[in-house]
Amino acid sequence: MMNPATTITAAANALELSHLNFFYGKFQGLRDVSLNIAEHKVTAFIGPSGCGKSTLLRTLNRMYSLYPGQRAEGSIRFYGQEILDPRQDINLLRARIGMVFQKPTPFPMSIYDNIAFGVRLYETLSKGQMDDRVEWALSKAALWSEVKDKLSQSGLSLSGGQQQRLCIARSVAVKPSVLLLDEPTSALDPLSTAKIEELIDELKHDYTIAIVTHNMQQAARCSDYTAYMYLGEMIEFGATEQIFFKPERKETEDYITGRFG
Ligand SMILES: Nc1ncnc2c1ncn2[C@@H]1O[C@H](COP(=O)(O)OP(=O)(O)OP(=O)(O)O)[C@@H](O)[C@H]1O
Repeated sequence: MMNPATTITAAANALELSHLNFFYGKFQGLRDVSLNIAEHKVTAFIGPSGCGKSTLLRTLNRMYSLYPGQRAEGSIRFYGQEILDPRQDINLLRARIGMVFQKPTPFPMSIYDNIAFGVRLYETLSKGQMDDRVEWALSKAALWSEVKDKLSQSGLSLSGGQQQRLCIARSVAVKPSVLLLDEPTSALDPLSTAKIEELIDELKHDYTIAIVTHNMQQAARCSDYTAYMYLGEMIEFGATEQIFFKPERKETEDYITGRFG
């Protein structure tokens, strides 16, 4: 299949993927994917189950490096720096490119420590500075007013939607440049989902966001750019409006309109 047009004019690209292939042992999960992720925009990845959306997201912060037998080939440049370079400092990379998973995964510790834990790995702050950082991160994640009087309670005592915002706050707290969101609302009710979507809209002023979603309305509502993937290939990539209202490829149109399958 031909490679889609991948150059979208943006003020700057946070990430530039070029001829990216990914392998789970012998199985190829991504095939020759090239696209740019624009700075301070939301880029959504859509496509049927198993098409490689999560695989793609997991290559962007080398999450896969934790697993033997998984490898990527090609190039991913993060503000010009090659992420796939074996000399890349992985811990530093994960601080710069944070990730939030489908299921909320708070640490079994207090709300305060959920935020402070990650910060302590990278910075030495005084108690006052840490208090400020915790408040700042929880405010960014639109959670501060709900938890400010119970910071010493367990993160696990929060509702699912609050837990997911806590996880977003935890990522934001280390001041990353990119946030990767892997189906962040699929375990949440509609109200919590709406809150997270509002939050994504706010966060993109300060962060570059890549989101995997099964929910097409969500992609249409909250992203600036959308990539449609199928069987490990990038079928079409463009401005979200174009992908949803004027897709160039028939495969994209069939998926968007529900004729897929
Ligand atoms: N750990 C693994 N080992 C082997 N194959 C894997 C592994 N994880 C994923 N795959 C395969 O890679 C392909 C892409 O999977 P991936 O999870 O990226 O898809 P997805 O588009 O995110 O799917 P979903 O929407 O169902 O989450 C699938 O064929 C899947 O079976």
